Amino acid sequence: MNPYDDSAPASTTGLPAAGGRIVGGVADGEDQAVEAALRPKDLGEFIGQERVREQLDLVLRAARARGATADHVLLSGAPGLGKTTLSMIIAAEMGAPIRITSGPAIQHAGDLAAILSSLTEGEVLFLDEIHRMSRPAEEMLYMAMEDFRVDVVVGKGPGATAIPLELPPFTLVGATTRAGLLPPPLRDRFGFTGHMEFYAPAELERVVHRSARLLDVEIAADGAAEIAGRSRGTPRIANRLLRRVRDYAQVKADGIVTREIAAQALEVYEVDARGLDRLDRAVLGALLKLFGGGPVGLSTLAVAVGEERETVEEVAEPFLVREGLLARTPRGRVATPAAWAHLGLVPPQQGSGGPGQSALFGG
Ligand SMILES: Nc1ncnc2c1ncn2[C@@H]1O[C@H](COP(=O)(O)OP(=O)(O)OP(=O)(O)O)[C@@H](O)[C@H]1O
Repeated sequence: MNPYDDSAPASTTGLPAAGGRIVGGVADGEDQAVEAALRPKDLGEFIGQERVREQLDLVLRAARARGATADHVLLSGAPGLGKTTLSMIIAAEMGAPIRITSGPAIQHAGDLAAILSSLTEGEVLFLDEIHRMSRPAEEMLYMAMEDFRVDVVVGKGPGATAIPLELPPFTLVGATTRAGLLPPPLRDRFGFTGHMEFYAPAELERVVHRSARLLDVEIAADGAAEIAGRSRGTPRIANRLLRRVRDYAQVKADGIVTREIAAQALEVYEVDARGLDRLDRAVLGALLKLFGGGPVGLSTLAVAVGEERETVEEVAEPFLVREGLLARTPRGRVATPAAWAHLGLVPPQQGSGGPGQSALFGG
């Protein structure tokens, strides 16, 4: 089976299309189906993110003690780090129902007014990708968050009138991959902002053990460590890799996930020991083998791997930069010594000519 085989369009080289990556942070159809079963249900069960957890615990306890609705909460961080999970935990801890929607689903202020006016007292409204809401909806949200009131405009042109509508107190939980994209007036209306960090390997090991227990998968400590090490700091990826390793263990072995089985399985899916997939390695390989480690322009690098500029820049590079394998410099992309070591290659001698002259290939 091709692990990248999904509805996303194939790239020209047959490299994985961005949408179908086994190491992608964004949820795919299968993730959505299983994630509900794997979500921690309360703060105690939520692994890692110590600081956010502790701060949130205080916010929620204090609100409960006052018998009040919790302050609005903004959660920022990469996809798959647990923002949706935390919003559900907030609702559960407050004993409140939750309504889930997203910025792109709210294109008109009227869409938002309809949701807000149907909330019950204390309800949690989870607004994913809040930075992608339309401007008029965003402006309506300011007043709703601050005064629990909206003005619904009826009619058009000079005859239009604004009818004020009282809302029950509610808690907005906004999630965004980039808090910096939010306009300051919106950001300022949140009482609490939690920044979700990538998870440490030891935390991901705990995520893998917990999910294995829930999925009834027998796993050795070193098997969980192997999966955690390849999960790019992201619980969603850890859970996805665990499912693929489980399949492999069932078909090729006795069903028990050991380090050896996990490593063999993830080799089949082309996820290496550090969590790089075929696209990442193609980019790194081209940078090292064709351009002597750079500097080389982004466009040139993209052509060399047969990918769109945006795919290289937005899909492959962030993780390579985070891992300290690639640097973006004003003169172009440059491989670090760790990149040479990771691909088992030897950097060319300084001043030896050859492929090291890649600065010529501007992009
Ligand atoms: N701290 C955690 N402990 C255990 N499991 C976690 C944790 N965080 C996330 N997960 C698991 O990872 C999966 C993805 O989490 P979630 O959907 O909350 O991520 P997200 O940040 O909301 O992603 P997106 O931005 O794509 O919506 C869930 O199935 C959840 O079980």
